[in-house]
Amino acid sequence: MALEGPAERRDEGQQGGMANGNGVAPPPSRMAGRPLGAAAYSDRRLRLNPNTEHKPQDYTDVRGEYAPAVYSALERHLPPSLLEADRDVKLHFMRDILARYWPHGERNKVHRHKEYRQKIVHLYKPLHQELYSMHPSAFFLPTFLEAVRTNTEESIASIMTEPIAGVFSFAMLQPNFCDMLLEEVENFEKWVHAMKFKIMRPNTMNKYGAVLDDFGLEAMLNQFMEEFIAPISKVFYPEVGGGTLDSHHAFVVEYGKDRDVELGFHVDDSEVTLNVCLGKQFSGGELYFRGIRCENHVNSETQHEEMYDYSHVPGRAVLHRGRHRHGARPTSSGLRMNLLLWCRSSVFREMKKYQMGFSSWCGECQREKRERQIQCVKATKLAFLRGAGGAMI
Ligand SMILES: O=C(O)CCC(=O)C(=O)O
Ligand SMILES: [Fe+2]
Repeated sequence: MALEGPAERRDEGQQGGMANGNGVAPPPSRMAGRPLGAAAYSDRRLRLNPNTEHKPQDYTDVRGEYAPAVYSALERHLPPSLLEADRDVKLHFMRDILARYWPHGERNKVHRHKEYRQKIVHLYKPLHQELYSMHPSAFFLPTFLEAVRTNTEESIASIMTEPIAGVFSFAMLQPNFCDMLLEEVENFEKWVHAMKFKIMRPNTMNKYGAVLDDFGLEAMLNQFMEEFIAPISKVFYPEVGGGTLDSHHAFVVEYGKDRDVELGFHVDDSEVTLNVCLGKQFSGGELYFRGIRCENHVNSETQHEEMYDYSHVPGRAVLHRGRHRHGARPTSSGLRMNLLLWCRSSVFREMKKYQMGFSSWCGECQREKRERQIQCVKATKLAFLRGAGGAMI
């Protein structure tokens, strides 16, 4: 089937990657202007594992865009030859590294986004204060809570269906929680409108919807991910960092008349995506899946057995890898709002940079690998037969 390649869906306020455990030195241009002495440290590679015996110096007086704790943590990764150097030398060295991994333009963007959030959190009055901290029994259905709290592969699998490899579906949220979240989003949007604020949309492909992390729900949703999604993704998606999720991007999308209509074919900027329908009443809006692909194969053909369409049901969740190609069909009537939690693993992203060869989770890598094995067996057989034939002559 000929398909136009999926878009890489990204959120607007995202940050670039940072520490590089495999030791990339800061670029030479940034080494200029450092205090005398730093040049003497010829081995400028960071250590992959922190030196836990080393006691970092105190950086609490250091002002700037990084918290002092970042320097204390990074000091433990410094090359051994630098550990006992002057604090200023170390500080310059670490600043070079951080600047290398977080360029100026990116830093400005993050800074503006931080200001935007601070302004909102300062001025916005929540409608349902109870949403802003975690209340598991008010948020989740008892079946879901029980399965996650038991926290075994069997208990988690017992509440799931897996209609196609890698896509899991399960009843998750209390109807009252869905209603309150919808009302909170509506209240926030009304407030934004009244304040004449320019709202930041969830990402590059939506004109409607809101980022939940922007108006005070970040801490609750982080706990949501850590305590209720991580135990599941650790079981089902270990090979894409499901066991090391450490950040998220949470938002609500809105489809229907006077809203977004459909969502084009794409992959998410996440390792694992949780998508839960919050309501209200609608028809259409099915989620279509078209196979899991790595960066190299994102545009490759879909195999027949990779095609699957899912119909949203309020309160019910769908969990899939971010690299599982998908899109949403037009919502033909009513209003559909869904909660999306893009869960990310910085460890997986860092390790991926050094991965070579076939990905164990990419459908096309696996297809190519099988094809290669078949060719290899054929070639071996042929060589064997030729050898045997030759011996007979
Ligand atoms: O509308 C949907 O259910 C899909 C949403 C989605 O895939 C996304 O926001 O990344
Ligand atoms: Fe998506």
